[in-house]
Amino acid sequence: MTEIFKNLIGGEWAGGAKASRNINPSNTNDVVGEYTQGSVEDLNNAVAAAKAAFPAWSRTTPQERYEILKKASDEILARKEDLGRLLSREEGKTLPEGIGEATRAGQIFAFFAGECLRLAGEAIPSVRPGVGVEITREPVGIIGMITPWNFPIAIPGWKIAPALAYGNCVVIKPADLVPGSAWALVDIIQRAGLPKGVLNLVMGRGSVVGQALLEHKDVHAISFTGSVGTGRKVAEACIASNPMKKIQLEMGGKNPLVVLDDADLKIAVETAVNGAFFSTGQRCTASSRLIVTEGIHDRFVEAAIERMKGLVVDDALKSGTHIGPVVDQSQLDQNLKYVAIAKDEGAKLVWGGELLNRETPGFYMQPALLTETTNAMRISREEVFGPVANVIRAKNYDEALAIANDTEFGLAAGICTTSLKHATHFKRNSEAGMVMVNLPTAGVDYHVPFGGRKGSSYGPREQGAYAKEFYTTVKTAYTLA
Ligand SMILES: NC(=O)C1=CN([C@@H]2O[C@H](COP(=O)(O)OP(=O)(O)OC[C@H]3O[C@@H](n4cnc5c(N)ncnc54)[C@H](OP(=O)(O)O)[C@@H]3O)[C@@H](O)[C@H]2O)C=CC1
Ligand SMILES: O=C(O)CCC(=O)C(=O)O
Repeated sequence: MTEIFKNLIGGEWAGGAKASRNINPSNTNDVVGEYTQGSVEDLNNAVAAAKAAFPAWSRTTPQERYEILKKASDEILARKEDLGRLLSREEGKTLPEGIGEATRAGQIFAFFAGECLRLAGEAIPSVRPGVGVEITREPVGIIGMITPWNFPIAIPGWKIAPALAYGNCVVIKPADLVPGSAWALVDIIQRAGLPKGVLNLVMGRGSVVGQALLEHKDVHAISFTGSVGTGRKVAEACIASNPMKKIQLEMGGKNPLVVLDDADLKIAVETAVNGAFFSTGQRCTASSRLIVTEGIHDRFVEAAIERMKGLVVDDALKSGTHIGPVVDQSQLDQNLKYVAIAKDEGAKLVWGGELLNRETPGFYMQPALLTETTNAMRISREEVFGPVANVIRAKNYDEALAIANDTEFGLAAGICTTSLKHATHFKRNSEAGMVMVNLPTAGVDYHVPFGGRKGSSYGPREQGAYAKEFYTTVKTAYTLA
């Protein structure tokens, strides 16, 4: 009989009446496990447990919280190989990518263990004589988290770690498609010595468990990562609730990579191929729009195709695989649909875009490169979220920058150039939250702020010390001396 992985509610592993099968996208005959499908009642119990745990947890010392986060970090890092294998098996990114993501989760917990000890306030003189002013940060309360399938351990990690570090209690609903890595992470943190009820996991559907989390009156804040459409629903529900909830939304991207005539061709191709296709292009930071100036355009396209020919698309767990499968049938259908739409609009498919057969039944697709595209086409404006990139020709740097900024998104942007002048100008004038020079738009550091502008993000930044803007609330206290 397959093991059923249960929800964690009030420190107890509790099974719901229903479970769903977590399927390996590299081999759909392989069932990773059965995971409980939570109900609204489970969610309500989890929030009640978090509420009961909050008074004591919010008063723990920084040392107590440090020790739990550090212990969790140690176990994640010690088990990065098996956590990475689980991640690759359920989500489809390659094993080195899976191990890399598990390592990143461990490093995030180590960073926020340190942040427990670094939280500080300010004492400043009042404008009135004999009065002192103190500015301190307090935990927000109960944080609801809704996470997507594409970074199944890092995203839960970079939400849970700061929440706990700053004294909050948590109820997390991971993506229904890929709950295994979040389950393993929660298990590790709980065993690191967390008091019962501080961290609760309720797996299940967004429309059921997620919606109930958004509507629960005892939840103070929601941190969400996922699509723009769902993000908007999250925002509306949080503003409609009484009291209103604090929100942090990380959503889509249509990230440009500008390649200038003076770029080092080898660096530009490697940067583009990595940013566009690694992790099967399933990154909100993926370089899906390649904006290339005229003098290098044809050489760039030719070299990119040559590089793509060498990419091995296969089972995520096989050694030598560069690109794993797409996460599921519906994402695969979406990728193929966008390739067809682009061709209908006049784009030329110069490499890939077809389904691939491998030893095992899986969602394999050859990464696709489209040329002769304009920034007005749907392929340039809508997030595909797969191994699909299009090349847009630009006359010069000024036109390339204008195209890069002409999007409703603003998560990441990159430029490949050997010109300090253009690199500096791009860093200052790109309308994105994260800007890269001669580096892929995807694959960021874990200790600095992550987030975007325009339609990509809403609310305070995630990660690094800036995470405290969301996970703490500021208090100003006045004292007559
Ligand atoms: N920017 C980013 O980092 C990401 C962007 N995306 C984009 O989103 C698209 C779809 O991916 P998907 O994961 O389905 O994204 P969704 O936005 O649909 O899902 C993200 C999370 O929100 C939950 N959710 C869905 N509906 C609701 C609701 N009504 N109330 C509360 N929670 C809800 C989902 O639950 P459930 O598990 O039931 O689906 C999941 O946990 C991708 O193709 C891509 O374009 C996806 C992942 C990450
Ligand atoms: O590019 C990265 O390192 C992170 C990407 C990410 O968070 C996402 O795709 O959701």
